[in-house]
Amino acid sequence: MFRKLFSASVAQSNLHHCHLLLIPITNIQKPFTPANFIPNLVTESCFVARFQDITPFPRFSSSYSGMGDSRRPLSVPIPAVDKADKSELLRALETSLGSSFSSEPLIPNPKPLIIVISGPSGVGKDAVIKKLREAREGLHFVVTATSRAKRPGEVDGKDYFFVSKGEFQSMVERNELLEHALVYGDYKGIPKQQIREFMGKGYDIVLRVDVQGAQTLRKILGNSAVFIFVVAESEMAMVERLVDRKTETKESLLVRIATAREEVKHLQNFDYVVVNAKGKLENAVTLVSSIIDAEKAKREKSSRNCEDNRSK
Ligand SMILES: Nc1ncnc2c1ncn2[C@@H]1O[C@H](COP(=O)(O)OP(=O)(O)OP(=O)(O)O)[C@@H](O)[C@H]1O
Repeated sequence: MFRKLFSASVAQSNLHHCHLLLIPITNIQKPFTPANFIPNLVTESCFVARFQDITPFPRFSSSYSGMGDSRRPLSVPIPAVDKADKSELLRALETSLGSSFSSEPLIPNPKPLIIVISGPSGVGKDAVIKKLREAREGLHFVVTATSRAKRPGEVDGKDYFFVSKGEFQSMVERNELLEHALVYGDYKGIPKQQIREFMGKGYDIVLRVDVQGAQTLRKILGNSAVFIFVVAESEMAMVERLVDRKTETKESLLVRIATAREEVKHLQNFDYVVVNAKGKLENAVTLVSSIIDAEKAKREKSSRNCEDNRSK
């Protein structure tokens, strides 16, 4: 496995700083990650960033080529900080430290994230996602294909791709779906093409799936995706929402409620739980948005994947 340090130490320097070490790892073989799912699109390699107590600096300007040891910094006077011209001070600091200051980003841009939003029927997944769509940019909400009938107000191609059972079967046969399942008598599936296309453009991806689908996606995506479980504050609140929605028959209500009782037992498979309490939809949306921000700032998830891969 190819590895290369993007950092070099300064010989004879007595400076010891906490410094960023970047290790690109290529030719990784693993079942599925956003990176290898989208070949040549997201990243060619995976960068592990961590702080280590090493000495700076990787680059040295050509002005040091005349030195006996080309890596040794010059000893130059540094002007007084309160009196010196800023650019003069910066130049003197660069010279003393042995390299110019780079304006390049210290770490690569975060890779696109896949966010899986799931939960029992009627907890408000669609309502949360609708608001999230309005609140955030840079997210692509994958439009699920479904064989179920359109509900009032739903728009084909925006809320779902409404297809016949026959059309759905054809999509399965053409291997166009990342995951699919029969949910309450209707098929639902996630088109792969949208994920490829929008991850390639740098978008974070939001997938909305039932709990059964989330379990399948966990097996496919592992820890490379963030799994959020949405719940109502109580079973009563969830049932009331389903009843008030007026989209279900009494038979369908019975199935959905019985299924929901089973589904809450699968909470441990998720990374986060968001309670969507009655009249507090905005709070739930804010929490989901904060989770996305935190996950994008936290790079251990992708680093951990890299570590996992390196050991394989
Ligand atoms: N915080 C909330 N307070 C009150 N009503 C809500 C709240 N969140 C959602 N609802 C309402 O509850 C009903 C169910 O919500 P929604 O359709 O989004 O659930 P869902 O989880 O997507 O359900 P399904 O999985 O069956 O499609 C809708 O009528 C919605 O407007």
